[in-house]
Amino acid sequence: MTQHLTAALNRPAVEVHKFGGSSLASAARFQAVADLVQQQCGLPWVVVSAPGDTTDALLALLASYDNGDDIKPLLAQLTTQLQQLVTATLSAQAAMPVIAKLNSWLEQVPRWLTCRQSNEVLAIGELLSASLLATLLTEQGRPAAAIDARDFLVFQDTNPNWQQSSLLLAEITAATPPSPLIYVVTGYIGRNQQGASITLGRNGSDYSATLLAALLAADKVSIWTDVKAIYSADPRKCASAKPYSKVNERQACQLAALGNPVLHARTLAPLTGSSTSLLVRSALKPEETACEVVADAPAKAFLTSLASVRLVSLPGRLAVNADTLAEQLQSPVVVLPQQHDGSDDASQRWLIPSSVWPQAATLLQQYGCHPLTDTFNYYALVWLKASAQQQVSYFLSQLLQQLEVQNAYENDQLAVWLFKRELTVTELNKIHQHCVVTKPSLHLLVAGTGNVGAEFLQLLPGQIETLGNAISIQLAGVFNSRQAWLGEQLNPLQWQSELAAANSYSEPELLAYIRQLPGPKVLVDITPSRQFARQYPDFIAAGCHIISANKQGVTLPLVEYNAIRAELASNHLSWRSNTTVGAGIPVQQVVQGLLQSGDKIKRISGVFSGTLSWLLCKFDGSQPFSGLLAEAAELGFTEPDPRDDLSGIDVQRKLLVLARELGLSMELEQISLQPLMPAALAAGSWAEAWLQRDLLDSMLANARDEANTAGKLLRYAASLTLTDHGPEAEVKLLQVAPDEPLAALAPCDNIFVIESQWYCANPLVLKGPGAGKQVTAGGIHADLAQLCQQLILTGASREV
Ligand SMILES: NC(=O)C1=CN([C@@H]2O[C@H](COP(=O)(O)OP(=O)(O)OC[C@H]3O[C@@H](n4cnc5c(N)ncnc54)[C@H](O)[C@@H]3O)[C@@H](O)[C@H]2O)C=CC1
Ligand SMILES: N[C@@H](CC=O)C(=O)O
Repeated sequence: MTQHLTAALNRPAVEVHKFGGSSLASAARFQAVADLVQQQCGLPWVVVSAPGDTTDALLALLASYDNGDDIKPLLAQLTTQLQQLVTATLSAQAAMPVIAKLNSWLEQVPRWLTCRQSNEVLAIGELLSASLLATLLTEQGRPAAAIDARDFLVFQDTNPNWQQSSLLLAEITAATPPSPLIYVVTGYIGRNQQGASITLGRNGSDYSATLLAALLAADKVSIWTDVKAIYSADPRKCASAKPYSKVNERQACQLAALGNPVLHARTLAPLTGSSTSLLVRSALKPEETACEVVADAPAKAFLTSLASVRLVSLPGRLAVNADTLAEQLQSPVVVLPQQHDGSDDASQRWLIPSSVWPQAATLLQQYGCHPLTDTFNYYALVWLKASAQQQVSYFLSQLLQQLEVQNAYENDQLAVWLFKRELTVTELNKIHQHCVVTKPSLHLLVAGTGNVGAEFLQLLPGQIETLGNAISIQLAGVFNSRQAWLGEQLNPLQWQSELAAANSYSEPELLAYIRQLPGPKVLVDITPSRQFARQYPDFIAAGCHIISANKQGVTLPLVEYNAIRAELASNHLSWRSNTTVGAGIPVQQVVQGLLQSGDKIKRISGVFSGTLSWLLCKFDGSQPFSGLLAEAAELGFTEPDPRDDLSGIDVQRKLLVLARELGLSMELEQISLQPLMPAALAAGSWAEAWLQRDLLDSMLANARDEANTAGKLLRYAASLTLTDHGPEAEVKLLQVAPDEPLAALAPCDNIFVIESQWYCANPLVLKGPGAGKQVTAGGIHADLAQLCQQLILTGASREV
């Protein structure tokens, strides 16, 4: 006993590594697997599946033979394909013996088919993989031997004969030459007590690997596959599927029994009660951390589906159970939870894949059971719950009804829903959102794709990634005044081409679409449109938080502005508009911070127009003012209609935003305004006004000459002063001395001078670029990030 223990303690770690077909689909993949194997410590045992889709090709060959077709073309095609794989993987010399073996197996196919030895045919893929990988490793200086699992893996009925298999394996290892060898073992195949080849079912190589691990008392089995983890749902269909780093054994077994392709149904059985750990790892990204299947991991939520199943009703007492039938069919047999419909029904209901239904019916009859079957082929969706507390919510049941669920079965561990059609990716994602996603998520709708909107969308993928660990931001719509690209999980990288190809839309259509989106949603308004801002109440009623870069909404007449605020309050939604003043400069946040901290703001003044700041800083008389204006528009500094800047209205609006931020019930008209353009330019379109730019040029030239004569500089300034008689607000052109704070501005800078009870003798000053598409788009993202933070903290989005 002591000797045995010491031997066990001294032995190097024994690890089994299983590589599936996708990891062995090409010469490059074989090379990558050989590299991976060589990086493993000690002498790894390797179990291999057939290369790529070879098993499918062999199954097609069998089907073709059964149909009475000529198999020669298929066989010739497969022969060429596999020969090419060998020659692309190995040197010419090393390839020769492997090709010879391959040819000898393939030449026997017609005979095996005639003798109905289909498992001999199916074994060819794994035999080739083992031989090819062992030869490649040997060629690279790591001696390896291919082992045909049928030489040791013996089954009695459907169970492994442990004693015989163990003895045979010991004989093989004892017969190895003195030099250390890596063993490459065929997955998927074994033999029965009579010596005939058998196969272990789809993904059976996983099972081969754990059987081998049990025979070797291995420390670890790694299932190398094309995904890095066991996911909450199929990651190819559910963009928000979560990779789990630990999955408990019970759920892994349940998933496998449900036919989930990540693990073969019987994979875990050989490891039950052993200390061997089981890992799922990505052969494509080996640097990624593995997912471990452990006995005591907390349960997680999963969504898995079965396409085309029969619903079978059976008596309560049966001579066979579902597990036995599943083993015999090598297919999942799902026992449905009892429906609590008040009936005294003692029968049980099972789901059986339609593909094996004829065999299942025959077997059941042999057990004396004559089930009642629904003749429909259902699509089944199964939700494994993370806890008994997880129940089908009101919203989920609404969604299931919309999707015309036919039957629903639920208990504390799982829920199963039957549909008459396969669900689409979008529908699956919606259900996943309700069942699995615990990370908050937010549907994003972007209105306006001009200067700033395009920049916002350009920055969006980076932000989705940056915030992605804490919240899932899903782009659900991009629209402008002409077209709308709508849909869930839109790829922001494709917005330009998709929007260009999208249809026009009506407001009711847009609102109906938004209304049906689940969970929290945000509308980002990057339009300059007053008419659009007036629709905010409708968007809010459809469930949207609002982020505005558009100043129109925050400066609507008080009646409308207050109505929007009331609508937001009653829907528990928020409105952020930090970029409406100072673009990316966080002025409103600072003002709010001061107010919340108990300070009393007395005056806010400064230069609030980036466009006019840029123009007046640059205006040295070397070119007419209008020439500079054209340049500013080109740089994205101006409003879509530059008269919004020149008229001073843009600054007037900003001052109103700040006044309302301070809690003042002010209207735009209460702010006195001195425009920076002649009144004649106000009429007609901007194109028409542009024809009269001489008037603008001469007005600005005169103003500049006057300031020069006084030794001063021109600045377009705004101020809001809280006096004992009420607020006084004005926007006007100022002449400032070169040593005054407003003079020391870089072109485009804004400056906000905040005087308060605490910032009195020395005011608080915020300064920096106050216009431009990049800083504005960045500012909108800052608003979005803060909204996300709010959703994360309140867990609002989990309430769905
Ligand atoms: N450029 C800047 O530095 C700053 C701009 N802003 C604001 O950002 C907003 C956008 O400015 P730009 O991108 O320069 O404008 P833009 O004229 O380049 O683009 C406007 C976009 O809004 C769309 N649009 C107009 N009316 C619409 C409606 N009713 N429904 C849907 N879409 C509509 C247009 O189709 C276009 O895609 C403006 O409100 C502006 O005041 C705010 C802060 C700074
Ligand atoms: N035109 C505006 C842009 C930002 O609001 C400005 O110049 O400040």
